[in-house]
Amino acid sequence: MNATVTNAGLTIDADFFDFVNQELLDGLSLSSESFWGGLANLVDTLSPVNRALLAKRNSLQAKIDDYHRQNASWDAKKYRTFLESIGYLLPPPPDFKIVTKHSEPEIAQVAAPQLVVPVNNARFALNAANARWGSLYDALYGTDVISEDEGAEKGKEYNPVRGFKVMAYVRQLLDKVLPLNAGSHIESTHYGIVNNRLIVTLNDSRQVTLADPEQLIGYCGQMQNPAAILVKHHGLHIEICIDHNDPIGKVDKAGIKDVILESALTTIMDCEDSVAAVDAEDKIVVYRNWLGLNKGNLVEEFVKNGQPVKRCLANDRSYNSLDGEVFNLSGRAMMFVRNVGHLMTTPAVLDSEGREIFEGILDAMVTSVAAMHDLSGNSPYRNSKSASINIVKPKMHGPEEVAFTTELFSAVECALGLPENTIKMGIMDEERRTSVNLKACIAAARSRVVFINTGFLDRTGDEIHTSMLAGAVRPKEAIKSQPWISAYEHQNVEVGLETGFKGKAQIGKGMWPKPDNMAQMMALKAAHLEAGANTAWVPSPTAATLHAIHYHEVDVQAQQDKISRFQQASLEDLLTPPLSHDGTSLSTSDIQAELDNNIQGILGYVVRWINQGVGCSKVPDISHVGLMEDRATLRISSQHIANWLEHKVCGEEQVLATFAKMASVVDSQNSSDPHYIAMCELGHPTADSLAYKAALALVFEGKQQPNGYTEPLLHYYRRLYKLQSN
Ligand SMILES: CC(=O)SCCNC(=O)CCNC(=O)[C@H](O)C(C)(C)COP(=O)(O)OP(=O)(O)OC[C@H]1O[C@@H](n2cnc3c(N)ncnc32)[C@H](O)[C@@H]1OP(=O)(O)O
Ligand SMILES: O=CC(=O)O
Ligand SMILES: [Mg+2]
Repeated sequence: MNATVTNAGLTIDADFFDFVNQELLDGLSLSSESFWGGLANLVDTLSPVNRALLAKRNSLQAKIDDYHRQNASWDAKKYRTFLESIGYLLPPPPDFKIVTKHSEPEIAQVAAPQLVVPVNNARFALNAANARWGSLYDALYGTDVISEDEGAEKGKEYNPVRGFKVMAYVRQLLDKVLPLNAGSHIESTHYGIVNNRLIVTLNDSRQVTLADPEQLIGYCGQMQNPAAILVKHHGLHIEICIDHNDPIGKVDKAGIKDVILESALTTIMDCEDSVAAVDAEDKIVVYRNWLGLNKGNLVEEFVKNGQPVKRCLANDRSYNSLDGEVFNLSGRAMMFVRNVGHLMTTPAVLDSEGREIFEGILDAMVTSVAAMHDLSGNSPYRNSKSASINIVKPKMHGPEEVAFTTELFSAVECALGLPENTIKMGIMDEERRTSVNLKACIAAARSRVVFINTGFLDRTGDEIHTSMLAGAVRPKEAIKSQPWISAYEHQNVEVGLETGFKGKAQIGKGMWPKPDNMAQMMALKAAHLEAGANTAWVPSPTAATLHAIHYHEVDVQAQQDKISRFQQASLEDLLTPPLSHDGTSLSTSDIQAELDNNIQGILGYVVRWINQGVGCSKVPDISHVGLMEDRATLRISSQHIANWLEHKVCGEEQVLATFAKMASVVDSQNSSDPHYIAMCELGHPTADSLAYKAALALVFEGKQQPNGYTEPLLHYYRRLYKLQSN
């Protein structure tokens, strides 16, 4: 154990103590005594409640397991009655509307992409904060949205054929989003502003203007020959950048060198599933970056393509309005912070009895204090425009746990002298007990809720774990097309609209998990908005810029009006697990392919988690598609195999043999990483690879893991790894 300090009855890691006193509190009027005394008080009063909530999770799961042991065949009515009898399924509360005051404009008013990023990676986190604005030309040129056919390969040098395809794509988009009163942007040869109107000159010298002149908001440079034209559609800004001397601009008839889209209006700085933080040392990195984002002084220096880069937060963007005033638009996404859930404890601080304190309590306190620098004006930038701290709380099980988070946030406000409801809550709808009681969950946070989001990845893991003894689940891909998931997705939107989210809070949809498959994302992700969501998650700034196009294509507010008239999603579907007991039979090769795929994903993710402390990785599946893997996707894969072992769809020997085979595949996939530590020697897993052992444990001990979570085993093996390598 590292050196410790005792304060307010807590035993605190000495480096963490110094971090709080010297960095976190520096510049705030909050004293060290108030901080540690406040934390000790939170720990004293809230830990017993937290413990009881976890015990209740276990007790409900044990009752559900017993039910399945005693009821081999599926009886929907009986099952529902049983869930009601044990208090898993609760009566919905009377109708109500949320009363959240002062939501951020980016949350309440404009529908737009939401980017998520592991906050412990400063390079990525800064990039994410700056991802409010993204080059559409770069996003298209660099991804498969533009095909490589007909000489349009990406290659190493700039390929003008590809460049022309990009320009054509963008001109067509401009026609949809900024239609002209005659002709097309495809024919444009000049853009200028005359008498406060956008004048577009076409190939045949005709001068036309916007069909809706109100879309023109401002410009940079000279009105007649602007360097940038700022327009707005569906609440999102678009900047058309013009420079006839630029290498790209000079080959464009109208000199357009780029089109910049307002992209990730919000971003989630993640302390949770995309992060590996197992001790005080790791937590300091997480908290320090979040602090730097709030103080505005986070800087990261690195070398990219042989060039040194110094990355910091982007400045606001400045424009001239049509009546000659200079005005600014925020240069950065509005940052949420995602705390960890109620399950884990941290060795950074021990309570008066020497027990690790709950990590969620520490996160709530420290991330709020860091955000007070933003509220106090200690940063040259401003994150919250409504004097709020926006915290996403994951993995809550049912309304009691949401009420507990409300109590926690309220206690933190009290400890820090913040007005009530300063801390807003984003509720991840990602556990089954939350989905089936969603209205009651929202009611438990009605004064501070600012989003509900279908975290379908964790939700799938919980779906498998909860019904572990009910029968064998379908293959992973098939689980996604079963009735439970569409009932879940529909219900989330319907309950959000019914409880008054429109114009106040976000109804969000889940992550696009294939970071390199942008063409597919463009084909599929508009569906989230058509389903009534006003935001959806993307894994990268490039994906945010591309997904922003969907918000121009779909009028989300009109869509939400239509949806509130839809029928209620079926509770029966929501409660029906995706089992294959209806006679679906899998061939031996189907089973092996499923195991290969899951185990490759597990190993590819876990090896970097345990040996390198990387919490989110791109790992190829067996069809060589790079998938975003985090703890939630690991939860699915490990629970899936645990379920198949339980129901003898596959045997232990087969799973072990597949692990051994896939370990060397994963080693070879990582061979170009100089920091990679192989799991195999001479093609066989070594007895001392902790990463390999962790991966096996996640599957073979998967049935016993609380709610199928992966954190306890990942933390255990990572701490062991750190101990051994020190
Ligand atoms: C179920 C859930 O909880 S989902 C929420 C958790 N998941 C996430 O947060 C996903 C976050 N995304 C990521 O971590 C990454 O995109 C990964 C791991 C999926 C892929 O990472 P990589 O393989 O390194 O990406 P790739 O090589 O394609 O791109 C790296 C570049 O994109 C940037 N980038 C990639 N993802 C992000 C991101 N989420 N935010 C900001 N920048 C990002 C990097 O900064 C880097 O650019 P730089 O060199 O200028 O710094
Ligand atoms: O947190 C997101 C999820 O899908 O899980
Ligand atoms: Mg999740």
